[in-house]
Amino acid sequence: MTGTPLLTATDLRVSYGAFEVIKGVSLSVDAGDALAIIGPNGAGKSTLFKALTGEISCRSGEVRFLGKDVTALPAHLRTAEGMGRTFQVSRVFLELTALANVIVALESRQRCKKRGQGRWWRAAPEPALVEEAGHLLSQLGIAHLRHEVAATISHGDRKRLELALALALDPLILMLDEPTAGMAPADRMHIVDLILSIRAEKGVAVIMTEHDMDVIFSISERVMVLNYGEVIAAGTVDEVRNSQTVREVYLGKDMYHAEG
Ligand SMILES: Nc1ncnc2c1ncn2[C@@H]1O[C@H](COP(=O)(O)OP(=O)(O)OP(=O)(O)O)[C@@H](O)[C@H]1O
Repeated sequence: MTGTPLLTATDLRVSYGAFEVIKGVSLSVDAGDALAIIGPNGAGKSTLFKALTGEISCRSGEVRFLGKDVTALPAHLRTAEGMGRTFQVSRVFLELTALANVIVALESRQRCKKRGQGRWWRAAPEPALVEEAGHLLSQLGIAHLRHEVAATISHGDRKRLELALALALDPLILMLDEPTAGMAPADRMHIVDLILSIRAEKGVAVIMTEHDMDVIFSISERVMVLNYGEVIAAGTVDEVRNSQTVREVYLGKDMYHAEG
């Protein structure tokens, strides 16, 4: 693709106190791209993800979305710009039904588009929003749960509901923090199919962190590997899969050479 990338990060540095966790990471995602950020435990994936979404601030560096500098924008304003996200630990409204959760997200999208004008509360949701919320739940295969309170639905279905909330905001990019964490293998593959169909249908770009290699290789076109807060490899799925550096980091140098 030519023109302005959807999302860029340039030389990001993030520290927790004196401990530098992200050490000058840059990346770029174009419209429709699918990028996975992987790396061993503690490599800095979640921290980088939070810096991209605006959940934590960077010590230095820059994040741009559609060319606009969003480095200083908090997470909710980045969401309003079109950066949809899900969390490693689900953040749906547990006391609301699945349908009401999606309606809240749709109402929030409406308020964003009206630049915050209008009431934040309503006596009853607009019928069009109720219909759209129902449609989103069907798209994610959880229409049968529309009247179930979120607290009572299974972990896997809650992950789907969270995806529905992210999609309700009509994002240009979906930022998925371990979308299959804690799921049974069969449920994981359902989420993979769902994300693939969302990408095919809506052309949404995806950036994700994930531990499950089958999920990563099924969804992503490009992979970036972090180790100790630095990018040690980046490229197509095949390039990364065949990288000796990456194998050594995952298997350990000794084991890699013993195997090889
Ligand atoms: N709030 C925090 N305060 C201090 N140190 C932190 C904090 N959060 C993470 N860290 C440290 O920063 C480093 C990177 O953590 P991060 O969670 O980003 O890694 P990760 O690659 O996502 O790990 P995992 O795969 O285990 O989720 C680790 O050494 C971690 O202990």
